[in-house]
Amino acid sequence: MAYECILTDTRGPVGLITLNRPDALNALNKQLMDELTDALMKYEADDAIGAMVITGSSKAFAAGADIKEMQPKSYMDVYMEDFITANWETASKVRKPVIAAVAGYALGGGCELAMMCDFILAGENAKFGQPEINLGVIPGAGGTQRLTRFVGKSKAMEMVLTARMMDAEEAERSGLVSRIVPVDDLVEEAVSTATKIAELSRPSVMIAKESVNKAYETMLRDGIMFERRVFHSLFATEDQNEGMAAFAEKRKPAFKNR
Ligand SMILES: CCCCCCCCCCCCC[C@H](O)CC(=O)SCCNC(=O)CCNC(=O)[C@H](O)C(C)(C)COP(=O)(O)OP(=O)(O)OC[C@H]1O[C@@H](n2cnc3c(N)ncnc32)[C@H](O)[C@@H]1OP(=O)(O)O
Repeated sequence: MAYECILTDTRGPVGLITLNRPDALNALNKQLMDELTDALMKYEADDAIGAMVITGSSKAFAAGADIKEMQPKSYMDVYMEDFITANWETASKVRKPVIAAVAGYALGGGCELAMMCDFILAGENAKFGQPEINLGVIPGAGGTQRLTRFVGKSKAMEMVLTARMMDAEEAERSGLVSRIVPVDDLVEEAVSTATKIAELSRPSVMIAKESVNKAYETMLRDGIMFERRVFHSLFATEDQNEGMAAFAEKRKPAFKNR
């Protein structure tokens, strides 16, 4: 698939995807979402890739779904097309870690896409928001659900009801982002972090991602039991034995991803 709305680049074991519609602040139109889904699934299937980074070109991560593309749509259009779900169902099958490197605007679907990633590194100039209320709609790709779980009801409710943005400092303070990085270093820091993850044992990385995500889907007792069982399961891997032997022998582990 030739890409027109994204750029892709392989940096060692990391797949780097750049949302690239700078004239529209990387607004997420159908073509971009189809291309992004295709690129994620290709990196997911590529054994040489252990982690991915999504970032945006120019002065935004993504300023939301493409309003001009959505404007003419009717209820039956979005319902029959299953707008958003079709893309998201595919993308949510990605089991390798995906880091969002956010500089500039991450609004609406842009914030929702960043929150779908496993964690967010924010440039100092990042601005997050769910301004859909200004358009007579509400967030439609998880914004009311993930934002509330990530930053708490009061802040999420205010942002969704008033379209207020939150800057990088507030986003870090609220737990929306993992940490703030100088904007000029953001992509390289994200690729470096993804490289560290990609060099670890892949079964443990993928199971760790699954286990952390389970925390949002289960009661504490069930989540702890899930974590216990998958912790036990890793003792069936050669990598567990290699990882612990390497520590004892004071050397770097040579993981075999099995
Ligand atoms: C993993 C693979 C699949 C994943 C699928 C899931 C991903 C989610 C995708 C779908 C989500 C749908 C549900 C979602 O909740 C709905 C929305 O996102 S609605 C949109 C929400 N966003 C906004 O309301 C922000 C709109 N933009 C602005 O408010 C301003 O542009 C700004 C960001 C404050 C910046 O202002 P300025 O600096 O003044 O810049 P301009 O306004 O002049 O913009 C420059 C240029 O860009 C165009 N543009 C900006 N935002 C959008 C947009 N969202 N859609 C379309 N075009 C946009 C703007 O029109 C200008 O263009 P020009 O007029 O110069 O041609």
